[in-house]
Amino acid sequence: MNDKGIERVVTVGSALEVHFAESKKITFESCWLRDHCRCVSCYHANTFQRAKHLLEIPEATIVKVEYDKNQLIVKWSDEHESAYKSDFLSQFDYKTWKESRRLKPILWRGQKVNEKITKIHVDEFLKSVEGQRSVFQSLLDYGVALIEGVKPSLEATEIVCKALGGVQHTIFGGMWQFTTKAVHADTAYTNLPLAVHNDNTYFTEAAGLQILHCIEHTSGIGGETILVDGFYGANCLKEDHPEDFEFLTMFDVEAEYIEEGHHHTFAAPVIQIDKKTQDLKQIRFNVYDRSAMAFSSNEECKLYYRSLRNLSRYYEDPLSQWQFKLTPGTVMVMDNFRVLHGRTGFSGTRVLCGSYVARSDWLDRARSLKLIQ
Ligand SMILES: C[N+](C)(C)CCCC[C@H](N)C(=O)O
Ligand SMILES: O=C(O)CCC(=O)C(=O)O
Repeated sequence: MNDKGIERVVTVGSALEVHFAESKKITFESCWLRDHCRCVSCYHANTFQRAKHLLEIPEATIVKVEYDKNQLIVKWSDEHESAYKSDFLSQFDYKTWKESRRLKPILWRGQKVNEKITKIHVDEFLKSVEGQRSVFQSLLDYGVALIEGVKPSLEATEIVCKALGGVQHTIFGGMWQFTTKAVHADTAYTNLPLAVHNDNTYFTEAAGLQILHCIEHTSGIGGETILVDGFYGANCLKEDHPEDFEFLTMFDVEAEYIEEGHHHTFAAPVIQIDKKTQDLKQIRFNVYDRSAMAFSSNEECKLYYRSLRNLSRYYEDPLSQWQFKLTPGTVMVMDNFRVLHGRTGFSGTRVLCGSYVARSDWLDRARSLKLIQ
């Protein structure tokens, strides 16, 4: 039943060294053990919450240890007793634990990703767990998924947005619909070409997903969608220009959004790295929404331009990009923390609808579907 059972427990200073089968050894400090006591007075098992404030947890010492294959029992100097299942303890091997928290994006370059991503009929997505798993897995792997057979309306698209984690409200609204009518002070509301970018660089937390459904394009041409893997470009920069990569992970680039009654601004590194794993975490790249900035030195100013231009070259390379025409019925979903999107200029009447989904909300769906930890 328990193949990682406890074999031996050794006291080492204030810690317990727990030896499991298969030569696995984990050291638990007594402060950790006391904090992770799962008895009814220490833990609300029904809400998965700790029952005690950190300051209430006594700094007691371990006076006695008992164990068998399946559990460890600790008796404390204040007469409290804690029991830990071996399955519970064995997940806290730091390396395994850290590894289990990593998202493992599959980097892509150019249009070939078209053959890899999930393209699924809306009914399968909405009605089956397998369908949902396939869409979220594609978002985790490639940062893109296509949902087909959706009625070209805001209402039908909203159902898809809700199933992706829920509509995120911003200054643009919840569900939005946009054409060339300038209802917001942003070039998305024109027919101009837009080079690939991430949205919301001016928010403290950029949207997690962006969902776009072209519900009409008549009497005109152009308006093709361009996608590029922001992580792939960042990795190329790291290899070819390590100094520029380093700068973009450290330097806070300021971005802004200004319209009547609104002024958003936020400054953050363009390339965000996970502190523990050094994995790429987020790209915040938008050449248009950069604020006018002052620099601490000429050197810093020159590095800003050099590194952003060098990163841009990967993103603008046609071989890195996947360009295609979105047509009514196909809902495109993309990870705004990773994939950059743009469009070619267009003529005619082109109407898009969609919404944002907060990252926390779509990862919640992916976690509930057991795709991530
Ligand atoms: C998607 N929607 C049309 C609603 C808004 C577009 C906002 C685009 C903006 N420049 C940004 O990067 O955030
Ligand atoms: O019009 C499009 O296809 C995309 C618009 C866009 O880039 C945006 O809304 O951020």
